[in-house]
Amino acid sequence: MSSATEPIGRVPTDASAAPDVHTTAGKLVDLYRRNDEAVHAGSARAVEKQHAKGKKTARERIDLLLDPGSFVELDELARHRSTNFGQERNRPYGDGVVTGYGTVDGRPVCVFSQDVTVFGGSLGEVYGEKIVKIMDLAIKTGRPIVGINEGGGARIQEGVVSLGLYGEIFTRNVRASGVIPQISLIMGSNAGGHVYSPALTDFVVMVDQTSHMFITGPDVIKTVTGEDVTFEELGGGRTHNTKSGNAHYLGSDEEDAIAYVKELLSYLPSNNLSDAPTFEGTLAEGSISDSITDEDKELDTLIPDSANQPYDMHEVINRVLDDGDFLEVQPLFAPNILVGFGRVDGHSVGVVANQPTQFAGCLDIDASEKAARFVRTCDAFNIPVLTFVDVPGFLPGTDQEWNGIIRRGAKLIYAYAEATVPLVTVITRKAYGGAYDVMGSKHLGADINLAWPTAQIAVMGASGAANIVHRKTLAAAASNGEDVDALRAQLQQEYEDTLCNPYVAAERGYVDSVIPPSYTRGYVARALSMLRDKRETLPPKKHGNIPL
Ligand SMILES: CC(=O)SCCNC(=O)CCNC(=O)[C@H](O)C(C)(C)COP(=O)(O)OP(=O)(O)OC[C@H]1O[C@@H](n2cnc3c(N)ncnc32)[C@H](O)[C@@H]1OP(=O)(O)O
Repeated sequence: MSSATEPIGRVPTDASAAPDVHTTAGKLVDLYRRNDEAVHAGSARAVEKQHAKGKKTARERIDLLLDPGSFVELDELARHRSTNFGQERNRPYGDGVVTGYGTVDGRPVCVFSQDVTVFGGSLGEVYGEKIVKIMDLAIKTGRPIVGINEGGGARIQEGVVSLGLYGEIFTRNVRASGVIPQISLIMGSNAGGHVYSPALTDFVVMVDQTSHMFITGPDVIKTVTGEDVTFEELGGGRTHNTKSGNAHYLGSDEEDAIAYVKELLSYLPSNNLSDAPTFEGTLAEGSISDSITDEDKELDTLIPDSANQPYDMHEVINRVLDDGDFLEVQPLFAPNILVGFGRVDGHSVGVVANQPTQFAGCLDIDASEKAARFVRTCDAFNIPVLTFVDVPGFLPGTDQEWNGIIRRGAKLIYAYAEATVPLVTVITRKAYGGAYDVMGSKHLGADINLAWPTAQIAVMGASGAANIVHRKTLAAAASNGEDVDALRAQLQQEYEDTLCNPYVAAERGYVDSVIPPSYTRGYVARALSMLRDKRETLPPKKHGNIPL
């Protein structure tokens, strides 16, 4: 067992001459030399350049990720066999990628870390074969794989062989999808083929200012379209976290990005047949009311009297999750929906929640896709989904319609309806129209649906409904010179009292219980505990056909 940055043995300082490999001592020195060469494959100048840019080396990143001393390297003496363009004169050990296995918080993982100081981190045949080998091991042994990516795409000198190896990696990404967690750290510049493997993985973590992803760089873009764009604008960490949705977290630096990955792993099982790690329960013995804390009670006053006034859904999530720990995924993308991991009574859950402070928490294309992907990730890895609903509907507009809100919003319906993990839904306020159905409703297969007394479960809000249903009455009142505003208010009130509450849904069992907000943590914990043995299977089929 070793650290990735330290050679396994020490080359004697006086061993300047070639060791006599016919002796045991000489063979050992020869091994240490080779190993030392592998560990220092990149030149000192290249390493210095990397550090000067605020980046770490491939091996330093592994050391940050894995438990100290747990790393076991594979294929460190592999070398390329290319003879094109005089490449045979430069055959560094490792071929530009460090691969192996180790542990994170005592749990086994496989890892590869691309070394930009060797051939710009570009992927050649042997480099690709090393990644394929470690992926195969991860799949066979059912352990997560973390890929640390930095490089210039296909190694140009090796031609189609590099492209072939990319294809081999992509195929494994797809085959491993839903079997083992795959996490990509994007560090430094990643171009061409280097970005598609990460895109196929479950989570992509980038670093502010120092990491980039793009298919074609600014120069090519300038030539083809005439557009001027910087590296950072085009494919920087912030761009992919806020605009494209390709990334799931923006680390402030490499340490922060790696710390996020470690935390992410703590919520995930090692594979689809095992359970996520569990921690000590947080719920007191006795009845639900016995375990209500002062923090729980704060929920009873959270919802404003005015339906148009926002509140921060984090206030709810943080009070329901153990220790208020919520690891948000994609926090900077589609902030009108929140997704992330936490624990309830010691067990992992995935949280999906509308966020009333952003676009009133409405669903749009980005929010639908963000949540759909997350629900499917949870379902693949047997993590229950806890949904908090306060949704006024889908965002109207030509932009949304023409960009495919029908097809792309349908993904969220699909994700919930195909999920077989425990689904628990809490409606805190609005659950209007089609969005009611979409957000983890009973009708899509949720197991336990709870509502607060402030819930408004209806086709639409009172003002819209009164205007449509009573259009003629209001028009007649206006032409008779009556007080239309007062009449509208009265009709809205009537609508609200009749239909805009949780009790119509509760009468039909669409909502299992209407609960005081302060009881939420207890009810959710009991529901999830009851559902722990849930077994549900879908009809046999090759695979579904989710709208893409
Ligand atoms: C399927 C596919 O992947 S097709 C796409 C093929 N790849 C590309 O088109 C990207 C080519 N590379 C680049 O555009 C740039 O190197 C970037 C943007 C990735 C990084 O830029 P910089 O940080 O400025 O690094 P720089 O360009 O100096 O490259 C560093 C070294 O890596 C080498 N290198 C970079 N990319 C490659 C590559 N794809 N193949 C072989 N060598 C490469 C460079 O020649 C350079 O070598 P040197 O130090 O011996 O001169």
